[in-house]
Amino acid sequence: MTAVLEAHDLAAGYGSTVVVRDLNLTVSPGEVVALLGPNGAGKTTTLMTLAGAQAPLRGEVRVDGVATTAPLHRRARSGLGLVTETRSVLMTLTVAQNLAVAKVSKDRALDLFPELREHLNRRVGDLSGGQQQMLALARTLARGPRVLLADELSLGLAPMVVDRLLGAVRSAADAGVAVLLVEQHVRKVLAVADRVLVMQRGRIEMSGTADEIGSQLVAVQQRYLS
Ligand SMILES: Nc1ncnc2c1ncn2[C@@H]1O[C@H](COP(=O)(O)OP(=O)(O)OP(=O)(O)O)[C@@H](O)[C@H]1O
Repeated sequence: MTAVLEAHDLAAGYGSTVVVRDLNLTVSPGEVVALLGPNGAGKTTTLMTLAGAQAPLRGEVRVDGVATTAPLHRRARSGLGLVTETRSVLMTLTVAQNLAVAKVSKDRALDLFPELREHLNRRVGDLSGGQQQMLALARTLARGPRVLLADELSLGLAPMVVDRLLGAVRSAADAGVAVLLVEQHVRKVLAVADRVLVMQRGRIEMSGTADEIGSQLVAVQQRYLS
């Protein structure tokens, strides 16, 4: 299947500092690709460059096989969804107002996360971190993206909430979304991923199916993730 999103010999970083180099990856409809690596490996930089939030230093980002330099807001309009650890929801508005401002269908968002229904009229700042992140993910998925980039969306959340969020991500992929997921919860992410890329010091050092990586998890963790 043709990749929706592709990095081709990509280098990324800040000013003259190259943080990510020689990056080649593809994400196709229906698959969850997990990007793992220790702190500072370059995972967020990779995601932000793929999203168009920062320009590559070298190489190309391709969408549907065509190189793009479009900024994030234009990529978002053409089907790219981005969810980050910062839960970019509007804290002073209610859940319903957040959905309205984002112009997404309330019904669709509640189909994804029915547990938000009883909080529709509550101020988002008064919700738990997990509820806020469900809202952020509901809002993004309710737009019907073709690609979802998720950066540590479960950071600091309770295990049950993490399962819920990652389950929703898996369901989105099963419905055809191409997903690239950065996560710290290695075991949980292996349970929902199809393929895994392990990044260290800005390079992909290892890749395989989730089963392959899972079968040598202790060694992978010792070598790359500790
Ligand atoms: N705005 C910035 N300006 C300069 N350097 C940055 C900036 N953001 C990140 N870096 C550096 O780029 C490198 C990679 O950071 P990045 O956040 O991409 O890694 P990461 O794998 O996502 O790590 P973490 O899990 O800690 O978020 C780090 O050395 C970091 O200090």
